Amino acid sequence: MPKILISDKLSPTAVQIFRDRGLDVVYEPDLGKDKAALLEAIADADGLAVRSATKATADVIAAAPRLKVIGRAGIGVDNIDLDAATNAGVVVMNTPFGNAITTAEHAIAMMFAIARQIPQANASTHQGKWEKSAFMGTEVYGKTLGLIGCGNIGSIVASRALGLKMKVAAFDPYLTPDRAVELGVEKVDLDELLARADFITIHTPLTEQTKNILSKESLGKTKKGVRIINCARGGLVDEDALKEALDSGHVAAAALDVFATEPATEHPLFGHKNVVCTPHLGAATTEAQENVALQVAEQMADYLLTGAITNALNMPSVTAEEAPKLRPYLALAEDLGSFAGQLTETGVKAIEIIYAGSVSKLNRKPLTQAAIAAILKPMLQGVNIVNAPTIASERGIEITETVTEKARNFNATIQLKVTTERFTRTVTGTIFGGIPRVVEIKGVEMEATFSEHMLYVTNEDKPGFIGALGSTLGEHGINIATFNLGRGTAGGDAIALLAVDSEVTPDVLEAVRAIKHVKQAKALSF
Ligand SMILES: NC(=O)c1ccc[n+]([C@@H]2O[C@H](COP(=O)([O-])OP(=O)(O)OC[C@H]3O[C@@H](n4cnc5c(N)ncnc54)[C@H](O)[C@@H]3O)[C@@H](O)[C@H]2O)c1
Ligand SMILES: O=C(O)[C@H](O)COP(=O)(O)O
Repeated sequence: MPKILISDKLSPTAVQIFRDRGLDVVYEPDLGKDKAALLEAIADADGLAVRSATKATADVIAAAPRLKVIGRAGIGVDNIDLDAATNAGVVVMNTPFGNAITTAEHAIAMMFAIARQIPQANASTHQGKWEKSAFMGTEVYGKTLGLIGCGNIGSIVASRALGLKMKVAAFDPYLTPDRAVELGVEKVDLDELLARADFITIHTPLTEQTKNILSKESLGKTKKGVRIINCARGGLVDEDALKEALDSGHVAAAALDVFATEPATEHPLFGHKNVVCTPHLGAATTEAQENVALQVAEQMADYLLTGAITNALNMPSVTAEEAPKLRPYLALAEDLGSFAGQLTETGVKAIEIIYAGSVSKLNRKPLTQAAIAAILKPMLQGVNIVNAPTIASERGIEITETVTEKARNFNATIQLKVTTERFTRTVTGTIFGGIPRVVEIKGVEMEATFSEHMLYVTNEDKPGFIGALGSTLGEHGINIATFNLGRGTAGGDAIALLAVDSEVTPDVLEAVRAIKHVKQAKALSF
């Protein structure tokens, strides 16, 4: 039974869902803060469910040889080493919508907090002061909200701000003009946003491009008296530059939910009279935490139990409906790829995957990835279904998919055409009776299933060969399970593909290669 490790604080709903779906669950809400304990606990986990406290770094992933999926109950995956996970064949999924409304509401709450100095006025009133004239605020009505990043959260913030009768100017290079019109926001460039906004709120991920997007220079382009809100990620605002701008009075106020270093227990902005801080509470509502816990548990259980993939950052999606239809073809793509890969002895230059018949209408991306991974596996260490496209592209291997609606002689076939430095080889397979079968090799028709131990022989089609091969194997104590033959033309090139009951060792291969008319002999394993 697959085992799930939950290493951050998640709603009990997640634990219940995992259990209801028949998975083993270990719930250790504080484990993410204890690296040594995490490294130990993850050793036999198939799935890791986290929020942002657990750092799923390369060494954590390497300590989990069985790990297949990391589920982030939330949006940001900056605490997960995506490359390390991909290289280890671990699917990383998040819950992109589960806490978006909640986080957008927090940004709006923070905007009001700094517009009306509510936290400061609250503290003063609790102290028994009645400082009615100390907290003069500003209306948001009619003001311009500058939105940096207009994705899931940014667009919800925009709709709430429009409801408050603010004007919204959005900077997001990936926001299409049509979407901007649909949202009722004005698409602007960053400089225009900086120059016009009364409030600026950031809703981008932290990337090389967005790091310090509010830098000393860009803060210098803002209006005097601007108010800044960051409920996205620490590092988007240059904290030193922000302090300087607050101290000079150029920035009137700032509201920060996120910090460059978290947990932030000490910070130069703490105690600043115009700064409002919350401890990364953007997603902290009962509703959002229920949503993300439920979604992540269902997604992870679906993947481990059915192969369905939702909201993955490093794998194409596979719906619950598609997963059972794809399963036999995934096995076929892997078997054909493994067959082609084991026969390949020189560098692969190109791989074409030809889908014919009913399989051409399925979700082909995972099939292609499975085939590429299986082809490259004998040559490249560490390749897997998740990282196969990246590795192929790094090696300059050209990948193409061809689709034809009709498959000759069969309901559906997958053909792999592998071009190496020396030649192009094809192998075709189909599913019959639910089992993957090879039906063509190098243009020669045949019909064989895949077995743990196989022997592949190419030979001249001459009398006596079959008997000699059977005798040679018998002399070496190798029992033949199935014997499949195919040939191009009578007397021409022929192929024998045998399933045998034990491993074909190098001495057996040597004896087979010595048989008259044999051109090539290879031991294969599946
Ligand atoms: N404070 C919290 O607790 C909390 C909760 C949820 C999400 N978040 C964070 O909020 C942020 C936004 O989340 P989301 O779900 O809206 O993400 P999203 O992917 O839906 O939207 C991000 C938007 O940023 C835009 N973008 C990317 N690069 C940009 C650039 N260089 N300049 C301008 N725009 C750019 C993208 O085009 C996209 O539209 C993320 O950083 C996420 O981690 C924080
Ligand atoms: O990216 C997110 O979803 C938020 O930052 C929430 O993070 P949390 O789950 O640690 O509260």
